[in-house]
Amino acid sequence: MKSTQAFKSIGVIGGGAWGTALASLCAANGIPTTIWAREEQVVRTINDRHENTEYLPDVPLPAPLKAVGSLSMAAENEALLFVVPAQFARTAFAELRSAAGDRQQPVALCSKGIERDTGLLMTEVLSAVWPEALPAVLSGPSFARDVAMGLPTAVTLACADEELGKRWMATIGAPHFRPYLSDDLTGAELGGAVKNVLAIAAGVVAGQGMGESARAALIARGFSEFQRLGVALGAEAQTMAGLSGLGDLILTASSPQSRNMSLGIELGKGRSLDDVLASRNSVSEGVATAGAIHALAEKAGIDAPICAAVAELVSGSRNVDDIIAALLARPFTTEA
Ligand SMILES: NC(=O)C1=CN([C@@H]2O[C@H](COP(=O)(O)OP(=O)(O)OC[C@H]3O[C@@H](n4cnc5c(N)ncnc54)[C@H](O)[C@@H]3O)[C@@H](O)[C@H]2O)C=CC1
Ligand SMILES: O=C(CO)COP(=O)(O)O
Repeated sequence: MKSTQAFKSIGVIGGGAWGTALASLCAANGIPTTIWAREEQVVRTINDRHENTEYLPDVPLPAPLKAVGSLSMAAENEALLFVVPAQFARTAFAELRSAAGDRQQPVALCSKGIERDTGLLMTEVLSAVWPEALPAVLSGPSFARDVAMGLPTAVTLACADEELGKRWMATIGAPHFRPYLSDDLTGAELGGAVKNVLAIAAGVVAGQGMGESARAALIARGFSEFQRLGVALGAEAQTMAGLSGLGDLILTASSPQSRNMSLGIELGKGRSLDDVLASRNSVSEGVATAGAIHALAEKAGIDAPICAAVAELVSGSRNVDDIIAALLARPFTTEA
């Protein structure tokens, strides 16, 4: 059987924790890899110390990994991993498109969020801004630090073109990083986006000291909401129950290592959102995605009370106590 070729070179667009972990995987696979980072300090420490001191400190990176401060320079590679937070994706796609010209460049979308102002998924923003790009979606339960430390992880790799999907698997796959192929891009990206919103809710439950039973109930009811919503928006139920859906929901709604869950914990303890956001440099995608997903659910006529509650909480329109009281006062109903 013919073995599929990895890409000859990779550009990673985004020098946060996840971009760095993915770049490390590609470089460790022997693929010439260049990562674009906005911050000069990130570029410098990756090149000089083989470490991203800002976003992934104390994790050694492969020496051949090269960092650049020019996005168009990173774009000059055969294929791109896109890891810029969702709210800044549109601007970055536009820059990439002008760098690519007419080239049909493979782009794997690895960010987990929905554009707040338009309600568009990352594949939809990409096709609006850069229609020539060939999209794939990489999503699943995978903390950047775990992946970069070589701990075992498995993710969904969704691509409409199976051959292209296999090239991505050959590029990033490793014994400790196992991609599973799918053709359901919508399902893979919706799972990754919605689980962040539910992880904030799980954090609030923890921060309020409501107990493990309450957190388990939230995950199960959240999953039911998640699946209804996903299917209504064009995802396959099987994808929502897979690595990029339930798998990532379990991870992020169970571990304070998740930035979304830890943000929810702080909100549950009574800290203000502004205060929590001001104290960290990392992104918590669920904050911006909550309102977008709530609007999409309303438009589709889907009952999504947990996402609605998180949207209210982060918009500041209701406080934690009122939101929890309202959720617990909902009428008893059937489970399905
Ligand atoms: N950290 C993780 O374990 C994982 C993260 N992801 C996703 O990857 C994406 C990136 O997250 P991380 O790498 O964790 O980021 P991070 O939280 O480590 O760092 C923040 C990133 O946002 C960038 N940023 C801030 N303001 C910006 C602007 N105005 N324009 C462009 N970029 C800006 C920073 O340069 C930095 O790269 C997110 O969508 C996240 O959900 C997905 C899987 C795992
Ligand atoms: O998506 C992630 C793990 O799969 C990371 O989650 P957080 O962004 O909440 O840290």
